[in-house]
Amino acid sequence: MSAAITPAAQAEQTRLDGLYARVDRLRDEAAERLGEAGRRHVENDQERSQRDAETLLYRRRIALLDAVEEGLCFGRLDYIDPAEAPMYLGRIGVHAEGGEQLLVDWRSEAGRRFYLATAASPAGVRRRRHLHTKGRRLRSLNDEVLDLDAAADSGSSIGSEGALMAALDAARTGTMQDIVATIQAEQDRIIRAPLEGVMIVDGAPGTGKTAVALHRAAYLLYEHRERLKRQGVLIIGPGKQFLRYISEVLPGLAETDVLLRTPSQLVPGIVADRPETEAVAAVKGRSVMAGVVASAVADRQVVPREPLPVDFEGHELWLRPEKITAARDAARETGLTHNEARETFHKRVIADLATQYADVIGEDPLGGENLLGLADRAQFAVEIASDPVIRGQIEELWPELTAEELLEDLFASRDRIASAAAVLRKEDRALLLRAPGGWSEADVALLDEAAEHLGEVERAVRAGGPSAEQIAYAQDVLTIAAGSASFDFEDEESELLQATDVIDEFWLGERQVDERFVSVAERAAADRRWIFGHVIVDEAQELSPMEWRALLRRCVTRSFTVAGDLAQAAGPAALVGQAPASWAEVFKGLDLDWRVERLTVSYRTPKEIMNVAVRVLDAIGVDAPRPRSVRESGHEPWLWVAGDDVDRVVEEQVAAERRIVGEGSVAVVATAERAAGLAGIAGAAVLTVKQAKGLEFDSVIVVDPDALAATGLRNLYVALTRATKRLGVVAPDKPVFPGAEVL
Ligand SMILES: Nc1ncnc2c1ncn2[C@@H]1O[C@H](COP(=O)(O)OP(=O)(O)OP(=O)(O)O)[C@@H](O)[C@H]1O
Repeated sequence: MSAAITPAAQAEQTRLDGLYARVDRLRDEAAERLGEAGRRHVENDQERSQRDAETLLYRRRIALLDAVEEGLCFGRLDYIDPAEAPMYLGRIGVHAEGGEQLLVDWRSEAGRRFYLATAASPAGVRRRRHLHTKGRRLRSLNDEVLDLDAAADSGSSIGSEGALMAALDAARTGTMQDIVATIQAEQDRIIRAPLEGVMIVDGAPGTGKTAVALHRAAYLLYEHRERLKRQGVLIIGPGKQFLRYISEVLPGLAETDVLLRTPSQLVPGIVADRPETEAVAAVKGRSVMAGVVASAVADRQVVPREPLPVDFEGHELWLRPEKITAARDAARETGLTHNEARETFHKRVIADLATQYADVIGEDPLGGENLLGLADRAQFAVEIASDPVIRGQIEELWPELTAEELLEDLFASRDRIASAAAVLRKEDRALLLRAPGGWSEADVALLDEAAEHLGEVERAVRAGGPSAEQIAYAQDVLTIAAGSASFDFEDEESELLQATDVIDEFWLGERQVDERFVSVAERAAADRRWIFGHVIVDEAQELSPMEWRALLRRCVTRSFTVAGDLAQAAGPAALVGQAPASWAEVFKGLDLDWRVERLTVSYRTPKEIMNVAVRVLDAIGVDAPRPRSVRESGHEPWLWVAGDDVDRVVEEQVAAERRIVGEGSVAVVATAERAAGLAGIAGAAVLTVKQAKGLEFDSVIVVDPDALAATGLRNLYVALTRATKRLGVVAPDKPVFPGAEVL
């Protein structure tokens, strides 16, 4: 239907014009206020933060209105009860100046009716109308009549999946599109599920797990605004390419308090670009590594076998093993992290040295009691503590350590590995050994684990940043509270409260209400210990147990949406034959309750392609139902046996596919070796399975499927399910993988 010519379309265009005029007005008002705030003279800090907060508010408002410009309004509901006015649905809610609601936000409870009404259960809805717009112009209308009587009267058909089919058939642009206009009922239920708890969204390729997870982020930020806008939402995806692919969706959904990260970006300041074999990564990802890291830390709390001499003011004092052991036990018993407890250790050791020194120089030549008192010993302790050589000697026994230092030392030393990783088999320990220099992806969760044991490093705190301010503040408070107490000799149990203890108690709360002129996402990105209000994990089957531990730390309330498909696991564990067969296995040992929601309909993969893919799925043998394709593409997958000419045939076929899909996207998926040889082919993205994960293209050429299958049937399954329309296979010989028989 050409929208411009029917009276209905004309009426909708007029309505749209009115909506855009209102949005323009709101944008102008925000811009005016932003200008005013910027020009306002401020006298003090309070006025400055007030002005910054207003500036942030208006900037965000303008950004939001810009983001929803395209497809502002996409639906309309008409009700059976004629007294009920039609409802227009859009990306945001918009009110007229007088307060009348012009547009209902898709995430609101009222908006939900748009997605749930069906012909079988119309819930008072007579007609659902989809409005397709380009810019501010209406392009077409698509009506679904849900009320049987009305349909009979008007001669219209009941229901219609026209809007959904149009969305699914549209060419893929390389970034993900939102699905607000066509969310299906089973998806809506997941999107709007309660915030609490761990919900696994399980489903085959193309069932909309990613789409649903992203819309859930937008919904939760809308529904639980107060909490989540302060704490933010973390979204974890498998790779940078994938994050780029989905990054466009969220601003489109009008949300910005979201941090998108790969698991290897979880620790600020660490760039994980060191290559590593899958076998090494698989060992590093195993849950036993938590114990290895803990042991590595304990190994750095050293008791010398023999007394070690210490020179102070020309006198020989001793670092005595039994006293060092007592100091180490006392420090460990504080329950503090290694770096925090270090002060206790140092104090105890210094106290012992001061006592030895006092014993020597305070000795009564007449054989009476030592002539020196507590105050003298305290003074000696201060002097000994300021002796850099002695401090260095004590530091050797309990050094201040960063996570990087700990792991770099560990992995560079066969002896350290042997001690800390005694639980590993010899050949696995051998895999950990390496020269210093850079970090791999699997190292990141280990660094995070290590940082938890080690705690903050004073050196880093001194280097500045917001946490330094907070610590300095707490330190002041505590200094006042603790008076002049310094070293305690008599009472072995007494402990000075450390500023950092208290910070743990109040810090999280304090720093998260601290409204600065940076977004929640920016602050969270810079802070390893940021606690998010909700975490969404996509392609969750790829995460190692160590990565799960790192993620669970980031949301103490355990509010998670976990989207994944075990049949697609292609991470290091899968590649060495250790892919988990069930979610129970994934979460083993993590003390976690979860529930599973299944998506069963594949919106991406057409029937013709699914016919091949399900045979691979059957051979993989995970416990998952076969997905059902929602549509046919009309294109049977093709096979080209190319002998030695694989590269040339691929190049020619890319060119052919390019011509067929026109504006659409073409990808070649191959093993890493083949992909390297094919890189640079014009007209297609050449990807490994890892890179193609979660992405989709109009046309996909899978190269040498048997070689992919040899790296794991799951890899082949991922490759075969990336196409929305056309699938081609180029192989050196007639392929034999399960499913090849129907090509
Ligand atoms: N309700 C819907 N309306 C329109 N398009 C939809 C709908 N649900 C899913 N899609 C589309 O189907 C395609 C597949 O969705 P998505 O990438 O979220 O699937 P997935 O389950 O995450 O797949 P994979 O397991 O391969 O990562 C996307 O193009 C998405 O936009």
